[in-house]
Amino acid sequence: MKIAVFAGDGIGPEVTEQAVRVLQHLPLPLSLLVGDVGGYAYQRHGHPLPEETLACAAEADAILFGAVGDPRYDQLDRHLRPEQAVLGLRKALGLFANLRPAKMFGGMESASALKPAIAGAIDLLIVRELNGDIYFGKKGTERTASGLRRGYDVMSYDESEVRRIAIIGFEAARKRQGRLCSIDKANVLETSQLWRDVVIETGQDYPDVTLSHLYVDNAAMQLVRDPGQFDVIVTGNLFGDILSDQASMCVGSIGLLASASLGERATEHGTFGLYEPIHGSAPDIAGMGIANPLAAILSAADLLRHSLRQAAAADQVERAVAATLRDGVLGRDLGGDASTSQIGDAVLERL
Ligand SMILES: NC(=O)C1=CN([C@@H]2O[C@H](COP(=O)(O)OP(=O)(O)OC[C@H]3O[C@@H](n4cnc5c(N)ncnc54)[C@H](O)[C@@H]3O)[C@@H](O)[C@H]2O)C=CC1
Ligand SMILES: CC(C)CC(=O)C(=O)O
Ligand SMILES: [Mg+2]
Repeated sequence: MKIAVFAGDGIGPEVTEQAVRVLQHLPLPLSLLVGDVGGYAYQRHGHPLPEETLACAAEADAILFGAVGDPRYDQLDRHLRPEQAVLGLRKALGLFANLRPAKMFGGMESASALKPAIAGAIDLLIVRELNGDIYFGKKGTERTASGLRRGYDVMSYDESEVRRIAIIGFEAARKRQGRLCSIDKANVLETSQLWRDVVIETGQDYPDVTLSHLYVDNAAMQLVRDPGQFDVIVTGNLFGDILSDQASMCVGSIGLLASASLGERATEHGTFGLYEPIHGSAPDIAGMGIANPLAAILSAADLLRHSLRQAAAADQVERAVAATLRDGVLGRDLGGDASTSQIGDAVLERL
């Protein structure tokens, strides 16, 4: 079972190190391949996603990804910016479905940005489309007739892209509490009207799933007002990106939210996927040893579950994370003072 480890920039290597320790602690025949991505790769190879890294991804059963982004490269041409590594991998590998669970761990109610009584009810899954939308449409800058600079990014979806992610949403809802909420902006956007129509059509094959729709502005409000109303959310790339960071604060911290990016490629061991925390490279705390590694560790658990069919090992890791939090081993993001490596130690002790 081959895992490609792409740690990246900022806190990426710090949190990935702890996730790798957890994987190596398990009695599984794992071999780890290492690849360069992001600003680190740009520095060494002149490109954020070098050919060697793509070759490494092709050889692996799954990718454990840290984070990319480095303010030193913010002025580079967009194609050379560190963030292109993660966007490029998602696209090149056909990873169109991004699963971002937000569940309240025991003991975290008071760390939530919400009142504990509201926070306690959260167990939702955001299914975010990952290969389309405004992130991948035509973009550019130009001069208007009057000489002003104008930037544009085209938002587009075709119905096959919407249908395949809608199916993922309905299937997930069917395995959970049977409720799917599709989030769009159909009152304004053509892409969203198509999105809504296709989700409704797809729903005809899922009479057992209760489908609802919200406009994204209302959804952002509802997520804070009553997150317990949501079971599975299905939404586009941009809205899913924003709403998942928001959901993270409902359950305590962005340092707790893992994600699985999946496509159609099957491997000998399961479904090929890329696993990463939902957070970025956090340059404001990089190198300080205070980043919360639990999102990265939970991403490793997702990897075990989806790509290696090691459900028992995944459960074991998730239980160790839950116990770490319940025992009050908390990083600064959750009001504690445990360092990145102390949190990793605590998870290993509980495994
Ligand atoms: N998948 C990826 O690689 C992503 C990359 N980025 C990139 O990361 C860079 C920084 O972006 P930001 O907007 O600042 O978002 P960010 O997610 O990196 O950080 C947002 C805030 O959350 C805190 N934070 C993030 N992860 C944490 C953790 N594990 N423990 C404790 N605190 C944590 C940070 O210190 C910061 O205050 C940018 O270059 C951005 O493009 C952003 C999101 C995803
Ligand atoms: C680097 C960004 C484009 C990605 C992002 O913010 C995310 O996937 O959460
Ligand atoms: Mg994001």
